[in-house]
Amino acid sequence: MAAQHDSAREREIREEQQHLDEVYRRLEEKIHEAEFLMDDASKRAQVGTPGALAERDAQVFRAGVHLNRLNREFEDFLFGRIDLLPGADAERGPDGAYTSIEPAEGAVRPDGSADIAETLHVGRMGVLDADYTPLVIDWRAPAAAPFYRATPVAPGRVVRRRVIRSKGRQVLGVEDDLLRPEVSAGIGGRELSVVGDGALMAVLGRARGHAMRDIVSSIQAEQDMVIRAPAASVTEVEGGPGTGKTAVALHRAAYLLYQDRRRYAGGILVVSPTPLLVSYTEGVLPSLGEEGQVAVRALGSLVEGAEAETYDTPGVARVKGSARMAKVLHRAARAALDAGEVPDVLRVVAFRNRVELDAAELRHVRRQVLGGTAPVNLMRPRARKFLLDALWEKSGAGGRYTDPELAAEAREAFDEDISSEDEFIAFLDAWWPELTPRGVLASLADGENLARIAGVPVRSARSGPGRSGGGRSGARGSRSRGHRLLEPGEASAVAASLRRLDAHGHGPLSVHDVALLDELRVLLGPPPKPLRRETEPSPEEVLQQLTGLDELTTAADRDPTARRDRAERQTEERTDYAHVIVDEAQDLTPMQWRMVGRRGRHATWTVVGDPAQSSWPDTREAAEARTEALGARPRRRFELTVNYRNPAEIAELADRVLALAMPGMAPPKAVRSTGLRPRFAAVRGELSAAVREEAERALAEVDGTVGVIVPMHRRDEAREWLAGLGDRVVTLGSLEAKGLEYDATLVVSPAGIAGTARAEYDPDEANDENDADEAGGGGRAGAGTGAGLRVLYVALTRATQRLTVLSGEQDLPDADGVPELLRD
Ligand SMILES: Nc1ncnc2c1ncn2[C@@H]1O[C@H](COP(=O)(O)OP(=O)(O)OP(=O)(O)O)[C@@H](O)[C@H]1O
Repeated sequence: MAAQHDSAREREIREEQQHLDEVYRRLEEKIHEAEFLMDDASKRAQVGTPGALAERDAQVFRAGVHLNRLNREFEDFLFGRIDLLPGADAERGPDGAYTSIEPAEGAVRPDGSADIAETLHVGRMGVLDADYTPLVIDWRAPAAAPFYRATPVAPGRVVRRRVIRSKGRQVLGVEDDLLRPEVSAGIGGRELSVVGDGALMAVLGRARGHAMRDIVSSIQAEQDMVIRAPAASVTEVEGGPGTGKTAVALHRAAYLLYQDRRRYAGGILVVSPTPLLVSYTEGVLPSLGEEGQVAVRALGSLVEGAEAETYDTPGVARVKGSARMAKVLHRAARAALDAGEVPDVLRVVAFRNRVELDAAELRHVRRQVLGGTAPVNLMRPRARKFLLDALWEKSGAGGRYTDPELAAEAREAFDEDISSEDEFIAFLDAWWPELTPRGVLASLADGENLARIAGVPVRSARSGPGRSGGGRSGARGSRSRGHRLLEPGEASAVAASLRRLDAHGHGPLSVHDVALLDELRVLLGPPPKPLRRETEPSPEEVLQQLTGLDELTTAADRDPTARRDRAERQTEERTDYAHVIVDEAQDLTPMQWRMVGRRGRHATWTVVGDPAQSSWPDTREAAEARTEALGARPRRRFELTVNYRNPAEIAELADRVLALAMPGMAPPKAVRSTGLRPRFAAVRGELSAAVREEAERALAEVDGTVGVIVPMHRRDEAREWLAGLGDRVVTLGSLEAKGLEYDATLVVSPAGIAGTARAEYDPDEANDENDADEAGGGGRAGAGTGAGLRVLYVALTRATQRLTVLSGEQDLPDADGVPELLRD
């Protein structure tokens, strides 16, 4: 029997090999055609109308792109096949396949027999034969949809679905699903044979590497519904861990490009929570043939010229992420005008008389200017105008003219006179300085300044040992600006965190700082062109006129800080994507939603997430910010319900934590079982030795990767404990594990992980990460807050095969090593 089965398998593999050979023969022909076209087009003489030349260039470009795709040797170029009953009508679509989804009446005869009318091969791109019969259908084409959607309950025309595994040009195996087991169908005079144990299980059982693979050969029906959903307004997708949300989001980007390349080319943004998840997933789109058309960016890399490279303590993160910061920054952008050495008197000579504005008058003018709504840097012309108004008034010159025309002329002369005075220009530069987002952010490192801006009475704020406000901050006394936005402890903790930056705002940024910079970018607007440029050409312009060269460097340009500032100002980044995909959407803070929202004002959206994995404590506030970012667009919701990552044995353990974190929430259903229960171990002796020993054990048990997940503040030391174990082991802080997966995971101290996250958002514990550790020792009742348990839920759902839980004393393990939090 087995031999018979094997020979059927070999025969089927041989058959698919013949087809693949034909596909490659055809691909080679296409490559030659494309090469010929390129050659021919570029040889043509440089003559003709501009239109004809542009058309020729476009032809070379198109042929080049095509050639690139063809030349790439895809693994699994061809991965699927469906054998179909005759369709209800005989219409063919543009890909050459019949369009009918339902079988023709009588396609299955009363005795259950039927004929296969059409066989379609599905692959990474469509390939037509010389006579336009499809050799391969692009996986995104409508004709390929039944490959993904057909189920035994609703098989449509599909009798057999086959997944083909190949490498390069060689077919390695086939796995079949029979979708109409009741039908005995024949093809080429032979009965349809069925080989393999089901494609999905074969794929899911494979060891994981450090990069995510595409799932193009095994997309499941509920996932396919999301991938092919029309890109109208907002598509929201929720699903538990391992349900394929990330995979689906990336395949959707490829699908949208295929559907409407003109609309989406270069205009799809995929936002991921961490750089780790970006590097884990960045191979997927190229493997789908979509390289360079989609920007996949981490939240900390969304703003040009700013890159998150450090972490905030949990309490600081909570404050920086909260919507209150938008108001704090609004005030800060204005207050920053006073941050440097600001002149408090303006003296000019007008019509041979000295005119002066004193400190009180200048304050009054500034208040008037700031009554506008424009970004602060763009208010400079308004500031200039209001100063001139005040000077004109003060000079009393207006009273001398009764004729309005004469008065207007005199006023014009007055304005011209003063505007060209060097003193006036220098005053304006100092009184309304050009502000940069980084500079304003850095001004908040001054605890007193931040406290004043945030409405905290200065005397109650702990200003700490940091930078003093500079300028005249002392003289401004303890008057606060408006109602209280931050608590004293919050203001001092945020200020302390910003002392990582120098006075220009350069230095290590956290992911939350990046969202603040983006907010400031909008509040400040681009700096206006300097006044002088209106009359004199700049040195660059002079040089360009003289030499035709574009660049001139001055000493100031060569100063690295000034150069960075310039780069920051000049970078015109893209903020108008056609489609925005947000992964792990449950974790965006309100400030991050504002940042992401700005990049998709006119976009359609796909938002995927899982509330049960949110590490943000104030879910209501984040939901409001999300609603604001997405606007009033209609929403379409999808749910993914099957867990493809975790075996049932691991999912069952994680579900216990889900029940504590989100009572009543239904977990996704694990699709496979390995028979391997999670292992529990308790630390006896040194934690470092125990972690290393368990990691070594996991390494011996699986072929692929091992993820060691520790409470956030233990990350650096844990890396040292595990040094030298090779690159199959990855050490992660609990908040970094989001979205990732490993063949085996070692979760160190569940209570520590749950407690870290709990303290993380407790402002009173904001200043000391180690407090967070202690907070984890409270056992079940103590660690029962939502955010912490949700972070633990994430940690427990990363394994594809094996899970070990290592408990310390604070986890209160029982005799079997099961920590209190995970007991039944
Ligand atoms: N249809 C499928 N065929 C094969 N593998 C799949 C399929 N769907 C999902 N997977 C695999 O399951 C794993 C989990 O997928 P993914 O990371 O996209 O899930 P997720 O919902 O984003 O999870 P989480 O919320 O935990 O981050 C991945 O290894 C993915 O390749």
